[in-house]
Order: sequence, then structure tokens, then C-alpha cells
Amino acid sequence: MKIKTYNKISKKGLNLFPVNYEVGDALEAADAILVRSATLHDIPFDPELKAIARAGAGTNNVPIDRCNEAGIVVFNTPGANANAVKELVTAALIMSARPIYPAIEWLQSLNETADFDKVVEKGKSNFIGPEIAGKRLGVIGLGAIGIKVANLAVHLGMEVYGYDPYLSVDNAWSLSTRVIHAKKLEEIYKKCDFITLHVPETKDTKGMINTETLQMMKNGTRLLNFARGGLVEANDVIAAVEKGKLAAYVTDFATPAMLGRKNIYPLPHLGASTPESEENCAVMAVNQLTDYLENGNIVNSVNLPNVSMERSGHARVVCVHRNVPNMIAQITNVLSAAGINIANLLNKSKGEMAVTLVDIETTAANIKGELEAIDQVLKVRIIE
Ligand SMILES: NC(=O)C1=CN([C@@H]2O[C@H](COP(=O)(O)OP(=O)(O)OC[C@H]3O[C@@H](n4cnc5c(N)ncnc54)[C@H](O)[C@@H]3O)[C@@H](O)[C@H]2O)C=CC1
Ligand SMILES: O=C(O)C(=O)COP(=O)(O)O
Repeated sequence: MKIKTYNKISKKGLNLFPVNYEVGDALEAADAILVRSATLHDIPFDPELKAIARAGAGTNNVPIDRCNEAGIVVFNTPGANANAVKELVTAALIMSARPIYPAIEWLQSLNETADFDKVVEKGKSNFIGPEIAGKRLGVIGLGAIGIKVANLAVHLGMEVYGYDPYLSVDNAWSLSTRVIHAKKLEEIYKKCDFITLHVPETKDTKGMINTETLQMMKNGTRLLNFARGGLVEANDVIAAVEKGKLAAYVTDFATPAMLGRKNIYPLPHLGASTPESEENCAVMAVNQLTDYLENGNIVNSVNLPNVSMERSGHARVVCVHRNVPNMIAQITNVLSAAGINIANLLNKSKGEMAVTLVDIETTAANIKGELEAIDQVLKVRIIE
């Protein structure tokens, strides 16, 4: 198998690939891609490409529609970097309230003088900022990161409102009962002193922070965006900071127009940049990719369902296809016409996509082409 890497991926993960795999950033005709934030939107996919693993959470850098058309499985690593982001958001919360960054800048600009201590003590009155305890925090998106941020903020003494209409049952179990359920986004915008975004960038969330929504916020709201730049209309946020509607905007996703501006604190997408989360993401991505390439099993895919089946029989047929009627019958017809006995079969679907795993008891010569010829079959592999 050839694995093409984009971005720097932790060695701890890369070392887990079987020794006969070729791994590198200059490979052609790869069987799989391992990526972090590099965009794959303009990259043509080779016919050999079977899977893409995003070592991280957000998959808006991957053209999911194009992957669906080609039967390419896209994985991510849910929660693997959530603690790293939570810790940086905690720093950002405090940075948005207490003018730590301008205070350091000012101090760094001072020269050595005899009255240095006096200058420092006098100057500090320019850098007063409120405490976060007792203030209201709105958390938009209660997934792996949002939950950790919300729970920690409760412990820091904040009154926390959470908004997520798609909250999963598992996540609901992990959420502090002290987090107040906001049923509408407007409730967060209107009530909160601090707002933090933890939703993926999708067609529903793109540009959700704009002049209209900023207008609903209290004067002096502090906004944190460690999710994606596209969630905010950059010019509207800049204007809101200039007018004081936002007292601060701290973001991992700055635009050039945001640089050098008072009360905008940009970071260079550092949320997941800890050795721990880089390792966690790489290990998870490599394990998931290897299990798919070796066994056709799927765990944590964003476009295909989870399927895991113990290997049995002589070989495994992996068919990625559209979720339409009559697929299992057509696949098994090809096998029975070739006189192949089935040892085990598993079929699952997710949205418009589906996958069928069939363990067969004899060799599968010549059936690949026939399976590929079935209408709505997108990718076929036979793993001996
Ligand atoms: N700054 C950084 O380095 C990092 C940024 N991220 C970003 O943070 C996002 C969230 O990450 P995780 O918490 O790990 O993902 P997650 O998938 O665990 O959580 C996302 C949550 O957003 C909710 N959601 C989706 N659409 C929504 C909507 N329209 N309104 C409200 N809630 C909605 C989902 O129900 C889910 O609970 C990622 O998609 C990524 O864009 C993630 C990791 C690192
Ligand atoms: O996991 C995510 O969604 C991130 O934004 C982290 O990106 P990175 O892997 O640090 O380039």
C-alpha cells in the first residue's frame, strides 16, 4: 500500500503502518491519503485512492462529495485533539478579559531606567480587565471540544449556556448538569458576556457570525473562535471590534485584515498543536486507515457507516456503493453465479452511502469487474 502524506504527521502514528507500506509526501497513485489541514479540494484523485484520513476533527478541507462519487472513505479522529483545544480556549477566555497581550507588549517596549519599578507600577492601571467568574459564557456546539470547554468554565465559576440542536446522547451524558440548555442561538447572543464557537464549518454554519447576529449581542461581548475562520464574516467582526460591540475577538483563524488591530488577538491555528494531540490524532488515523486497507472495517468515517466484522473464509469483498435498493441481491448474485460460497456478510448505510462486506470461502478470481459493473457500485476491493 502507498500512503501519501500531506502536512507533518507524528512519527508515533506513521510508525504503526505495516512495514511493507510505502509512506511519503511525494508518492504517486496512492492507495490512501493522510492529511491534517492541507486542502484537498483542488487535488485530482487517482483511481487507486481508497481512503483519506484526516488526523484531526474538521474535514472541511476534504471534498466529501467528490469522495462519495468515487467511493473513497473519509475518516477523522473525533476527540483526539479536544483537550489541546480546550486548554488553549481557556487561555483565550482569560486573554479576552484581561489585557495580557498588550500588557506584555508594553512592558517589552520599556527601556532600562532607574525608576523601572515605578514606571511598571504606574503603567499597570492601563491594563485592567474583568474576571470571568460570575460571567455568562455561551458555548455554540457541544461536541468533543465544546463539552470540555463548557464543563471547565462551570468549574471556573462561569454561568454556562450551551447550544447544540444535534447534541449526541453520549455527549449529553458527559455534559455538566450545570450547563444551561439554550434552545435558540439568539438566547446565547443576547445573554452572554463571552461566546465561544465549537461547530464545524458547514453550509449551515458558514458566516453565522455577521452584522445581524453581532447586533444581537451585548455591547462589550468577548468572542472566541477556535473552530473555523469561515464561521465569521471577517469584515463584520472587525467593524464590531472597532465600534466596541465586541470588547475582544480571539481567534485561531485570522485574516490579514485582522492583524495589528486593537482587541483582536490572532493565533496561527495552534489549537491542536501539542505533542499529545498530534500523537493521538496520528495514532488514531493510522489505525483506522490500516484496518480499512487490510480488512475493509470502517471506524469514524464522516461519509460511510461504521462496519466491523471478524475475518472469516478465504477472502473479503469490500463494496462501497450508493444506498439504494437491491444492492445486496445484485452483489450476491454475482458471487453465486461464480459458484462462490458466502461465509459472512454485513451491509450498512449512512445517508446516501453504503458498504457491503462479504467474506467468501473460495478464491475470487474474475468477479471484481462484474461487481464494479453493477450500477451504483462505486468501489470494489477483494482482500485475499
Ligand atoms: N483550532 C483547532 O486547531 C481545532 C479546531 N477544530 C474545529 O472545531 C470543530 C469542532 O470540533 P469537535 O468538538 O472535535 O467536533 P465534534 O464533531 O465533536 O463537535 C461538533 C459539534 O457541533 C454540533 N453542531 C453541528 N452543527 C451545528 C449547528 N449548526 N449548530 C450548533 N451545533 C452544531 C454537533 O452536533 C457537534 O456536537 C471542528 O469541526 C473543527 O472545525 C477542531 C480541532 C482543532
Ligand atoms: O482538527 C482540526 O479540525 C484542526 O483544526 C486541527 O488542525 P491541525 O491538524 O492542527 O492542522
